[in-house]
Amino acid sequence: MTVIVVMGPSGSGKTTVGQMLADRLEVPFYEGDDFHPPENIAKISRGEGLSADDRRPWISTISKALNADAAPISVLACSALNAVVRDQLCEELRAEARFVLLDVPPEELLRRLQTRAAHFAGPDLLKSQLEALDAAEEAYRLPADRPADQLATAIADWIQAAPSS
Ligand SMILES: Nc1ncnc2c1ncn2[C@@H]1O[C@H](COP(=O)(O)OP(=O)(O)O)[C@@H](O)[C@H]1O
Ligand SMILES: O=C(O)[C@H](O)[C@@H](O)[C@H](O)[C@H](O)COP(=O)(O)O
Repeated sequence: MTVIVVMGPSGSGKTTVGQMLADRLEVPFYEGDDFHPPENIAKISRGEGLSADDRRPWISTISKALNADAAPISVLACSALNAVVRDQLCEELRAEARFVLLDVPPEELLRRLQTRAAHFAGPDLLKSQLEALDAAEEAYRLPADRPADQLATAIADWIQAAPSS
């Protein structure tokens, strides 16, 4: 089993591209933001970045939901900004996690967050998101300042070209 984790900072297109990819592959899509406890949503809504202690239970909830799903492939939209989060996903998921990082220049992220329709994460979160994002060397890094359908195609091609270990 494989979970394709579409990762990146707020505004990078995880939800948009992840949903498109899941539709294309005809596999389940999981939106990481749907699993936050209310206190995390309140914090993010205030423009405050989450701490490691805030993220741990959130990632556990996501992992449990995915582990209850027997689909051979699933797509998860989850920021997974640092190695602690990615390691927790790898440890807790029964499936193999394969990370793809949507790499978008900060000025484009800001533009998207300023124009995104109602969402609890706004542009004031961006600074802490960029500070939290690490090199994510294990991820497939996709330059993502281009149309979402092209990105979904690129990820589907990557999955097919490099099957799971
Ligand atoms: N490839 C893209 N090109 C232009 N705009 C995009 C692209 N992907 C997403 N968007 C837009 O940018 C905003 C943030 O996208 P979203 O999918 O919510 O990102 P994330 O889930 O990473 O926070 C949304 O308004 C969305 O419509
Ligand atoms: O889609 C988004 O706009 C982001 O993903 C946003 O909702 C937030 O960044 C995380 O869900 C919080 O978690 P992190 O602080 O770990 O990114």
